[in-house]
Amino acid sequence: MSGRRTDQADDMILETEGLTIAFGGHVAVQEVSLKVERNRFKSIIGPNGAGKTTLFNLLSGQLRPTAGYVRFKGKDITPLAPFQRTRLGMGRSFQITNVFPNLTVLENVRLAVQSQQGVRLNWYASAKAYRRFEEEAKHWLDMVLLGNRIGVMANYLAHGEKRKLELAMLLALQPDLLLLDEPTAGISIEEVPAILEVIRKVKEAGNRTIVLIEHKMDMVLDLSDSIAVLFNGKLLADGRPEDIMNNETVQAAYLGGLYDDAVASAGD
Ligand SMILES: Nc1ncnc2c1ncn2[C@@H]1O[C@H](COP(=O)(O)OP(=O)(O)OP(=O)(O)O)[C@@H](O)[C@H]1O
Repeated sequence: MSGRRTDQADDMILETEGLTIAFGGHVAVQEVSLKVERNRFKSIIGPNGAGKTTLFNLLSGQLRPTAGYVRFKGKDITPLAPFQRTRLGMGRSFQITNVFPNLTVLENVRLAVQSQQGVRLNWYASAKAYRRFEEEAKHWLDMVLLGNRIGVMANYLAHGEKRKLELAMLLALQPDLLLLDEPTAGISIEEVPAILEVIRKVKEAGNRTIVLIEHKMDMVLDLSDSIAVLFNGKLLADGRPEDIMNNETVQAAYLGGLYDDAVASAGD
């Protein structure tokens, strides 16, 4: 025996308990209790309107829950603002891209590097420090396969390239937990493999926890250690990909009655 005690609670970087939010009379996320293991890859799937993005907003602090709590690295972060969660090591991407359009690719990431190191844009910063920030920015750009586009104005990038740039900026902040909301949303089919490759590289580096919202099931099955299924705001199932695929309730939700019933009742 190694003598090393593996405390299960320590292995959970993120936990929610009874997480609930209602918008008026509509409960968008209902009593969701979820655990995310450190340095593992979890996907969240579910039909349109199931509550996936709302759940992310609760995790990252854009929304406050009506009930329940969120724990990150063992600490109750439910009352914390998004920027406080970022400081604790949580990074979030959005469905829409968020880059500075009139700066070059390299400048966008350099600013993220400086921000991570607590250094403001400063014209008097030493050339040496600048080079160091740029070298680090290039490292993240190589990781997202944009190393050949560093001098291009972000505005001129294709949509898929902007998503990769956004990912590089997120990585430059060195979060322990990455929340990726549909990184392939709005990108062309030809660009999907590159995004998948980037995410796989981040996963294979092995030192980050990733939670992914994604509709592309082949991508989800390819990457995930576990999959959580949301349906009508509730957690329908959470488990290994093969178990989720064979789960009859999940199959029914996607393929049959549950989904049709929900769509019908949404129109009431
Ligand atoms: N700010 C809000 N005010 C009112 N209702 C909202 C708000 N945000 C989300 N909703 C509702 O909550 C439900 C869940 O929406 P959410 O965007 O989380 O679903 P989703 O699973 O991410 O869907 P998609 O896959 O289409 O992105 C929907 O019925 C949506 O209309």
